Amino acid sequence: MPRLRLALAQIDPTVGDLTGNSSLVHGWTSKAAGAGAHVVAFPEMMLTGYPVEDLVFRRSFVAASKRAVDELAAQLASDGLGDTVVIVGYLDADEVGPRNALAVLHRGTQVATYFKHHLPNYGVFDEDRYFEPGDTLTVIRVGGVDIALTICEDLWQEGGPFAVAALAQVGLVVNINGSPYELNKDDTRLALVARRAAEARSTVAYVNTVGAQDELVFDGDSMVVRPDGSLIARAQQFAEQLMVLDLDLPAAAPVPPVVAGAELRVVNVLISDSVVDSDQPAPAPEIAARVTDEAEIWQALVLGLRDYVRKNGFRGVAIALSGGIDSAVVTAIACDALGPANVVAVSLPSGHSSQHSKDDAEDMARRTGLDYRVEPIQPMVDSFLANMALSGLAVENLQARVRGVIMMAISNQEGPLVLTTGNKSELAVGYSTLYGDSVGAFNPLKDVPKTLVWKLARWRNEEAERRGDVPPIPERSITKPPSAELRPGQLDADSLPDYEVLDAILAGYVDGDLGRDDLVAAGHDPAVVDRTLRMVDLAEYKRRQSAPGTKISIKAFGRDRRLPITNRFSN
Ligand SMILES: Nc1ncnc2c1ncn2[C@@H]1O[C@H](COP(=O)(O)OP(=O)(O)OC[C@H]2O[C@@H]([n+]3cccc(C(=O)O)c3)[C@H](O)[C@@H]2O)[C@@H](O)[C@H]1O
Ligand SMILES: Nc1ncnc2c1ncn2[C@@H]1O[C@H](COP(=O)(O)OP(=O)(O)OP(=O)(O)O)[C@@H](O)[C@H]1O
Ligand SMILES: NC(=O)CC[C@H](N)C(=O)O
Repeated sequence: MPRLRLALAQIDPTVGDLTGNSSLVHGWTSKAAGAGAHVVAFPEMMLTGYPVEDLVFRRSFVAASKRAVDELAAQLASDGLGDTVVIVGYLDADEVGPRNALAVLHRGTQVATYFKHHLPNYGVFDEDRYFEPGDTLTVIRVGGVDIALTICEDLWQEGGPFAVAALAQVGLVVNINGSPYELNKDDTRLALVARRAAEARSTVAYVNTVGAQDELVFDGDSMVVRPDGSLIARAQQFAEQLMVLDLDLPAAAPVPPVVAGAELRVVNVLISDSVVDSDQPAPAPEIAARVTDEAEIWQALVLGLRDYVRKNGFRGVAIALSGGIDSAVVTAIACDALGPANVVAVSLPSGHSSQHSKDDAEDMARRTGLDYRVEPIQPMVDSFLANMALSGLAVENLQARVRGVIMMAISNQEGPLVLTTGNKSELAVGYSTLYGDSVGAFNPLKDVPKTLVWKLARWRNEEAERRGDVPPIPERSITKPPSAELRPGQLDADSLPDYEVLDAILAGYVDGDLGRDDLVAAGHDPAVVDRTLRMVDLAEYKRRQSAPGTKISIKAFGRDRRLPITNRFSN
């Protein structure tokens, strides 16, 4: 049985940075070659980053992507890395149209190509808008083993390339991915890889991107699964990693079997019938342990923020820190993502701010060591009111807007990106001030319901205690009743249902697309359902103007849920 040393490079590309991404592939190929790997596989659209959206329509971008493949192949060979077979995702186009493509590089040239067959067109994906599907399955022979090549969504469909791979009697299927994180998706993925391994009657090697691109965060979770469903290696989530392992795989027949009448035509490419074995065996493959839901989500939010800030050329962020739970959790995420020295937190007290709010903001600053300031807003609010006759809601919102102006002034003056703090529950019902507390470049809590905000706060503090660190979030910020403090004695509970009740209704209406009658049938109070649904529908205009934020759920506001603003239909 031939033994192949396979490397899976779970790494973090940047969309549009063809030069930077090529040099990442070069660097990690060099590590893989150093570890004696015969084959190294990189994620989907590695050279362009993923998803590239309408960049696909620019001919200059497609041409640059194709050029990057050729230049990378040549560079690898001239640097003595040409013998390592490199499998890498890129953007291609032929006479049929743009392709989500995979290149195989060997000894200075692109020796094989595969075009993604199944194009996802649901949720955040729009691949029917961008790509033409491939209709052939590429099988490369390396070291006497036949390896079928597939791309991401190909794994999610039955009866496609994996079924054809079984007919082609391959020993291994490599699947390269740009598969975004969602809570619990890792469980789905493992089951799916096992199903496809059974369908292909072959070992499956799954390599995923890690890192964030705008609202998507990719968790990695690369793995190798045997045809009987047994997991033999699994990378950790949310970290770059080169997984190298020795695989004993069935030898290919001297002549590839003829596959007729299948969904895809099989194209066989011979690269090598034997390979040079390394003197040293590869280290035993590791199966990274799974973490709790809270730990997983926290890592997703930290990486989502860090990559957004870093990839957009910023060093730090500024946060309006109220002493309440939302801004406290955003601040803790920012400190973990960027280090407290790169986090400016500003307490912006008004005449309605309670002493405990001011104290809790200061306490959080002390606990974390971030850059803390106090900017009282009352003089600015008063001078506005001295020049304009405002009352009621207009005055309440004016305070939030003065805070927004101050935060943007700090950003303009000193450079940090402003983070906004509205959680998913508030965004759902429009409980925020437009151009006020909703001001900002990025919102780490955009897809985090309020009840989960509290859970994450508790988890983060407990985690600090487990590590012997100071818990970053003041206990009182977690336990006190939420209040916008825009008028005396104001509580969220005056305007909104209890958050436990609200989040349960929102999970059904937003995440589950249930209608009013389904929600009432599920046991919710009809009057509360009606009020909540009305608030959600009316707030579409606010969401359409809201900052981007990391997706962690099956249905995040934004691309996952596209609704008209002008809309007279209600359930
Ligand atoms: N369909 C539509 N398309 C486009 N724009 C539309 C619109 N409908 C209203 N608008 C515009 O939106 C305005 C109303 O929105 P907005 O000005 O935000 O005001 P609004 O939503 O009426 O009030 C903000 C609410 O958020 C609460 N809140 C909760 C939590 C935190 C904070 C905080 O600030 O810290 C605030 C606050 O207590 C208040 O109840 C209208 O005056 C109109 O200009
Ligand atoms: N006194 C304040 N100083 C600084 N920022 C403030 C102040 N009051 C409100 N903000 C900003 O406005 C945001 C919205 O207020 P909101 O009350 O919804 O959130 P919170 O205070 O963080 O949490 P909670 O809703 O649980 O009280 C805050 O997260 C914060 O960024
Ligand atoms: N890039 C893709 O094809 C992703 C689609 C796939 N269903 C996933 O989320 O993993």
